[in-house]
Amino acid sequence: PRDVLVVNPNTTASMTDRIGAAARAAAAPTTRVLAVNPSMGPASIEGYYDEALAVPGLLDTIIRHERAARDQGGALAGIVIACFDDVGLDAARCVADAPVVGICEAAMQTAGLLGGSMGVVTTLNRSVPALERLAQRYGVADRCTVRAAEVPVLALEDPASGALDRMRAVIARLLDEDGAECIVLGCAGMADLARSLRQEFGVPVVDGVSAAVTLVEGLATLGLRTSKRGGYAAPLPKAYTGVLAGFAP
Ligand SMILES: O=C(O)C[C@H]1NC(=O)NC1=O
Repeated sequence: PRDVLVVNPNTTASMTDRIGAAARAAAAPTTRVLAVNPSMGPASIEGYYDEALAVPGLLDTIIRHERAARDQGGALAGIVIACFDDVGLDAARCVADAPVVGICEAAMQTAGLLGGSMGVVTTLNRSVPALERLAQRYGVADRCTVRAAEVPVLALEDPASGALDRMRAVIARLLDEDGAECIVLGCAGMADLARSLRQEFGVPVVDGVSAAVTLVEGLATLGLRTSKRGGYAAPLPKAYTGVLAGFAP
């Protein structure tokens, strides 16, 4: 079997469990999904400040699990960053041996194969600019609309929160007003809603967790890993002080 590490960069274990279930539903039978989260960092990632403070815990989690795999004579086949802000994606690609896929990049590229335009439904309005920047980076900005349901990330943990109804209203707007031809779920915590929303709206609904697991399995199958020339070169030896002392390569 191949081991794929799926990291929820926030510290909410119940969300990690739901992300892991979605990842396992998408993974090949020969893939073992390890769904984990750091113990250090924000309980949820809602905007740029949380993004920054999630990165050290994310990187520490990746470093520890790759080291553990090596110590057991093996190696991770791939790593998924299960946060729709793709937090720490570039830094993770510098430090990881295994290929790293973020759920936003995976979802947007997958949606781009399915429709001329896509509509992203995310949680809070404060997260929208970050996702619009990612759409620019991933080359889909000219055919991507991002709208927020204005629900906190952790409201997705509570079926009674009304989050799903607010998401439904945003999806209807994305389809009817913005001309979206497919829908992207703009939060890892929405992963378990893809199937029901697909049936309800009759359009492709892309969950980034499933897309990222599938893509990273594909990289493993092709035997392809991150290029270590240039931007993703391994970190250079240097001092890291204070709470980051353990991050010295
Ligand atoms: O900002 C968001 O809604 C997305 C992002 N936040 C988080 O804690 N997990 C996520 O996928």
